Amino acid sequence: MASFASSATKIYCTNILSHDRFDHGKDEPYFGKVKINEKTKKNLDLKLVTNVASQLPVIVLPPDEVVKKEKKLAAWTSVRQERWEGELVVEGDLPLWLNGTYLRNGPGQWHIGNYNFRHLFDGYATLVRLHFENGRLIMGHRQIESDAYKAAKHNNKICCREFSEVPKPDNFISYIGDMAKLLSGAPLTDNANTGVVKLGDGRVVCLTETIKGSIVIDPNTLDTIGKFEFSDSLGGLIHSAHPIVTESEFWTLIPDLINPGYLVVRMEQGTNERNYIGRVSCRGGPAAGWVHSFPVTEHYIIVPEMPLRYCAQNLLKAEPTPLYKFEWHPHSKGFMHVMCKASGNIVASVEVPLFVTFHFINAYEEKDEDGRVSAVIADCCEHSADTTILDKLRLENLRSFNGEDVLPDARVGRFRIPLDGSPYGELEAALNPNEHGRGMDMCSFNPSYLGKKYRYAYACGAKRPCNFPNTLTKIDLFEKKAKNWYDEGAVPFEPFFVPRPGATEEDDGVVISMISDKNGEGYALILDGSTFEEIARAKFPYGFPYGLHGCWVPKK
Ligand SMILES: CC(=O)/C=C/C=C(C)/C=C/C1=C(C)CCCC1(C)C
Ligand SMILES: CC(/C=C/C=O)=C\C=C\C=O
Ligand SMILES: [Fe+2]
Repeated sequence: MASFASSATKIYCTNILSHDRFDHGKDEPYFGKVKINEKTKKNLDLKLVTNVASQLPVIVLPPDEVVKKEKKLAAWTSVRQERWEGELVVEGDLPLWLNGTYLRNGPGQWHIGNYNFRHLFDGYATLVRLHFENGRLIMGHRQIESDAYKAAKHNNKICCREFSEVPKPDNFISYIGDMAKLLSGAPLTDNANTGVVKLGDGRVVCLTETIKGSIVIDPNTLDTIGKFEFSDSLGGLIHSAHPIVTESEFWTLIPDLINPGYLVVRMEQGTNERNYIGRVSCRGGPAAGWVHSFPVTEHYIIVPEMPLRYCAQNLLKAEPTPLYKFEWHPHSKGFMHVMCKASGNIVASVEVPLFVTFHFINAYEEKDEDGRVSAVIADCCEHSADTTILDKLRLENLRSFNGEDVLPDARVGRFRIPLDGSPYGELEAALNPNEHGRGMDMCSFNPSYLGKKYRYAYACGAKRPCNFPNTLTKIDLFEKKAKNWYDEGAVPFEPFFVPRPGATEEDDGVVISMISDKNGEGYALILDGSTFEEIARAKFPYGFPYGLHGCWVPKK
């Protein structure tokens, strides 16, 4: 708890109830070691709440009448203020072994000045920290100080190309200039709003799909430390938003937008240098397929070639197209490639049924009766080969649920990729999708089972009618059953599994999620990983915008 270190004597909680943003100056810190000037104190209606021996601030909840007015889901509303930190009141009992910090990232500010962004993925990154220590829960949140965010605030307009938003050129000359710069990647965003990972050497990095959007943060203070600079000369403008990160390595895919394919690269932990392992050339289409994520097994990297492909023309457009920077090429087919981690050789490349996925869950090697690896199994959250999910994630759609069931069907898509040279792979639902209401995304599993045969996955599912996944679901891939958690009218965020230290059962641990509830508020929710019953919850000072992905930083 470095942010509370040393001798804070007065701890304040802010109680800002409007959507005013609070930009505190460098000389005017307002949390941690608290030093707040009189003017700020007056403006913010600050309340001195505690001066406890442990130096932990206690939350001051907004008055009831304000809460009652705020009925809309916070999930799709910009975060209320730049930052906040305080202790939450826990209902239930947090396990005493749960010592560490859950960090989660996501797009939390969807406007600049009077301009409102259009797509969920456009928002400026909001990092949230849930710090668990001896049964207590301290929360913090803070905006990531990316160049894109700082420039937008400074100029009161979008200055970088985001997922769908593009800066409006001042005139034709500057438009031509921007186009010319695009090849260098200069106008691309570094708004690291997708995920956050802990590297083996302890550094914590926030990520998006642009390589320049790899930003190192301090997990205690949520300070933006600076860019994660790759020291190699591999280049590339974009990479997968979901690298595979273990204590010793970091794997990622760099799509080749000129000569369609993917570079498979590996970075040893403790370095900033990616090493080239191999290359997969695309088998179909005019461009590489979108690789938001990819799975690995113990010995192989699986490279998906999705028929939803990057599109150079759409990249250059000023207005979003129906599929944003992508295009659907069903005639180009879908493929799955398997590369040996050690040699970089491709050991299988098969055509598979058309598919649409953001998130692979896990993969493992299947052995025949002689113990030889005969196939690779790869699971993903598969959106029924239907690209309309991208449009459903427009904020206008998310904010306008009218009781109609408009969420496209999704399933746990299980690929079987034979390693015997057969040209085709299979794709089938791993369990009946009705088990989880035909909604399926934002998944996690026990990280000790990375690349190995596993039984349980946690994800967001659906209770219909809905316009967005609205349940938490525990999937049993052996029994082909799901157990679901639901709070009417609420939107739960990615359920993140944290194993109990020393556990021997795969589901022995807890699942952490954040909930945006129907009253416009929210709470942290801790479920037992095995029973999937609630263990504890803790109300937030206000509701939070939708989060994407998180990571666990255990106490040292
Ligand atoms: C939040 C999320 O899941 C995905 C974010 C994706 C982003 C920000 C993608 C940005 C891109 C550009 C700014 C230009 C190049 C293409 C692409 C990677 C889509
Ligand atoms: C939130 C989401 C899909 C939900 C639909 O079922 C996808 C997020 C993708 C990026 O991380
Ligand atoms: Fe993602």
